[in-house]
Amino acid sequence: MINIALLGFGTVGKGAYEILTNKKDSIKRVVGEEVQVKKILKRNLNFKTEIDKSLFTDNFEDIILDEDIKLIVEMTGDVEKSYIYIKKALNSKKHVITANKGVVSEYFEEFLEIADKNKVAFLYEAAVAGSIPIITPLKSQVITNDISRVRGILNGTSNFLLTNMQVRKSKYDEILKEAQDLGYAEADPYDDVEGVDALRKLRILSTIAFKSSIKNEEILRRGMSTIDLNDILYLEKHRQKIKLIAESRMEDGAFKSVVEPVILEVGDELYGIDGAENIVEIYGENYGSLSFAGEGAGSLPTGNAIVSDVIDALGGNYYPVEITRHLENKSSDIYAKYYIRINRKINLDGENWIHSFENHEDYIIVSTNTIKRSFLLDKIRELNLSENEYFFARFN
Ligand SMILES: NC(=O)C1=CN([C@@H]2O[C@H](COP(=O)(O)OP(=O)(O)OC[C@H]3O[C@@H](n4cnc5c(N)ncnc54)[C@H](OP(=O)(O)O)[C@@H]3O)[C@@H](O)[C@H]2O)C=CC1
Ligand SMILES: N[C@@H](CC=O)C(=O)O
Repeated sequence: MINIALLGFGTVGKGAYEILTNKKDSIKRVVGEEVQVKKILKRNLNFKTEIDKSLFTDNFEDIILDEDIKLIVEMTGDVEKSYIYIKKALNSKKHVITANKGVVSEYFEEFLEIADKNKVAFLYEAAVAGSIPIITPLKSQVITNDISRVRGILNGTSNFLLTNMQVRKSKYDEILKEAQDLGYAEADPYDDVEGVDALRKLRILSTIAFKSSIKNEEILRRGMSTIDLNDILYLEKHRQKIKLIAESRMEDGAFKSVVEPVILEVGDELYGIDGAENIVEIYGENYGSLSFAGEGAGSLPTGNAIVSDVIDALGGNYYPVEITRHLENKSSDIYAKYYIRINRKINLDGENWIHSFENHEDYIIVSTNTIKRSFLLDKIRELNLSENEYFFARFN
């Protein structure tokens, strides 16, 4: 019997527990022993559950001091506390699995080093793109390929919002509430809609793909919360869709990384990724690209990624992350064409960065020539627009 502990019993914790219980026999056949949940950490112990209440504790010491517990699964979402829990667990030679991209993206290299020193597994498949197995394939692909680009839809909540605004023509707040009720959103949905969550996932993917530490603060970010139905309907007329895209690419030996709304044409592989679905594309030297798609959030989809990691950790089946170089960051050098909607009548006649201009009743729509991204931000600053007065997206 192998004893493990769960930290957190919310959307992901319950999904992982259900799979560990229902698939106990097949897990045993692969691991060689039964995997049993011995303890579950929660803050609030005053709650209703069908499972044995004696499993629950609100004291981490009950888990860390228990030498029978060989592995902990962290699914709390609390970055500060989980940093301490994960470090203590690794230093106590317990394997660690986590779904928490907040803590992984902040302390990735430190955790990798401590796990390596203690010869235990540190795995985080569930932290990037929910159900999709992407970390394991990516770690394997970097052995035989130089990866030149990683691109994807990495946040289920914002994609669910964008799809449902378009299909149901419903209001932003109404759909966000639905995403929260379905367990897709982060504790603070700001992280979902402002691209913070996607950025954290891109940081993890890019670091593995490019073998260089690419930190959260090195990635440019713009969210989608100021979008309105007018943007979606306008682009729909042109058979275009907006998606919140996370992308890192290598150019001339440096990297460029950005998370922002992007306008896609029919035919783009990301165009048809709707609802809470995610996709990750990796571009390797031995092939064009590989794509991995599936549910990006939710209880059982994410729980499934957790349990796959538990099996890999206990079986010793995992690849290392190799960070072998330091790449220059050229993210400030991004050039593209942009769509901008401004809720103010502004005269942009004679501006040579403007490609086209349309006057609507309460707003204007502008498309730009190819410009530097920072130039666009300067122009928006010069116009003194408040955050809610405009929305922009990059043409792919
Ligand atoms: N929801 C999803 O679809 C996905 C989530 N994730 C990540 O998984 C993690 C968990 O998310 P999710 O399950 O949705 O979150 P929930 O809010 O549903 O659940 C969090 C659980 O953790 C417990 N908890 C929170 N803080 C602490 C703490 N300091 N000490 C002990 N227990 C704590 C809560 O206890 P209590 O109930 O007592 O308050 C609760 O049981 C997050 O990092 C999230 O980003 C990753 C992929 C998908
Ligand atoms: N809030 C996240 C959950 C999974 O990582 C999302 O919506 O994608």
